[in-house]
Amino acid sequence: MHKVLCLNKISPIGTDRLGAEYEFSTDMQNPEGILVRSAAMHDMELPAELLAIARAGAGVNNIPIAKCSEAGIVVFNTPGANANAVKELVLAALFMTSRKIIPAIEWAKTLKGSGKEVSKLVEKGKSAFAGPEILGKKLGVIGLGAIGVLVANAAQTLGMQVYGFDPFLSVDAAWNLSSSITKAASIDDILTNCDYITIHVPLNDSTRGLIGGDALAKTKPGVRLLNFSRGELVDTAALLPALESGHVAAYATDFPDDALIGVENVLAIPHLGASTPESEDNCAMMAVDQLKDYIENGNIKNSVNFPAISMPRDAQTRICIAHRNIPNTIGSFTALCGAAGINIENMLSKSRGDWAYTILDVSNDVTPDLLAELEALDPVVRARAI
Ligand SMILES: NC(=O)C1=CN([C@@H]2O[C@H](COP(=O)(O)OP(=O)(O)OC[C@H]3O[C@@H](n4cnc5c(N)ncnc54)[C@H](O)[C@@H]3O)[C@@H](O)[C@H]2O)C=CC1
Ligand SMILES: O=C(O)C(=O)COP(=O)(O)O
Repeated sequence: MHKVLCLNKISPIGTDRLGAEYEFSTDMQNPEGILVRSAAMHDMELPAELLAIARAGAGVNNIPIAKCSEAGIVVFNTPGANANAVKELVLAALFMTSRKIIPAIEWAKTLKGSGKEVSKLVEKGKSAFAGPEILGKKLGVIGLGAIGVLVANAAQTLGMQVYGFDPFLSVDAAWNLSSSITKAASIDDILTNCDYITIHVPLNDSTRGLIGGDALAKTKPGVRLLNFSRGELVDTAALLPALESGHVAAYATDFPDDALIGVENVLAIPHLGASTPESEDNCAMMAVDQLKDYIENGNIKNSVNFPAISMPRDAQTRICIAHRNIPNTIGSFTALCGAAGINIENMLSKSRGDWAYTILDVSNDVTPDLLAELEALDPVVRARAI
């Protein structure tokens, strides 16, 4: 029986796929797998038996990736599985930051009880809530991954002039991006030219504070800023005076902090980007399938710390080794197997940056002694037989 711990509410459409061979709970000791959404894991002790963490979603800043790699724990996410949900909320935010829809609705509520006067009061008061159209305006999209590409293409079909910036644009993203999107040469191109700016990059050490005082100073007066990625990408302390002076006309964020809540022209959304049944189902199915394939077969798809690797199984036993990407490591695996009288039928090894992963399909049973010898090799962080 495999054990999977669930740290957030994950769609049963996904968890039902675990099947009868899995014990699944929100509270258990020594799990082999963890399913998670946004729960903060940085302070969590990683169980010794833990093989993998599957993030049902995109962002993995809540997971201690480096610590997981050192422990040979494979971390998965579900690229693109919730991108459409975020795109739709970003489009809603484009309209809501333009047309003052939320304050206008709030004001309309205050007219309750005015009887026959309501329509007169509506016509008298509505001018306070006028706001511009998005048609023809310039939208800058920072980060053209799964979400950024969908937002850019959709905004372009709504008549916006769209500029995109992504120094690491993937080939897939380039294929999916409408040819009408203008390629920005630098982030400054976006900051200085655009009426609306939307951020779709992961939060990491190089993107934290991406939009700070210097960046805001370069933006056009009246710019509208949208952040559906992570709160810490924007420096709140620098943003607040820019909002107060009106230099930033509106800020829509899915990640409000205490200082932003209640501030005029801030649209504070409680992290709803991926909260649609469709996205929750997609993410859960992908996360569970990837986790199962890793636990049962040692195959890796959509990991953020180890390479993609997959091999059909046709031998008695599979040895899976997570290790550092160092020369001559594979030679020591085959030497140890040879010395133990193990016949390797098939093998595959892949690397990704500092880390690598090797699958050895062998025609014998594998003893705990051999696994211990493999694990004792300096570059190896985890060896197991399935
Ligand atoms: N509000 C919500 O509920 C959700 C928020 N997110 C957030 O959105 C982020 C993006 O999600 P996806 O588009 O699915 O991820 P993705 O990995 O497909 O795209 C991220 C893109 O950002 C680019 N990038 C990285 N650093 C950059 C930089 N300094 N400047 C410009 N581009 C840069 C990458 O090259 C990549 O193309 C996630 O990391 C997550 O933090 C994701 C899903 C739901
Ligand atoms: O996928 C992401 O990065 C998200 O931010 C979605 O988070 P959630 O799964 O809704 O807690």
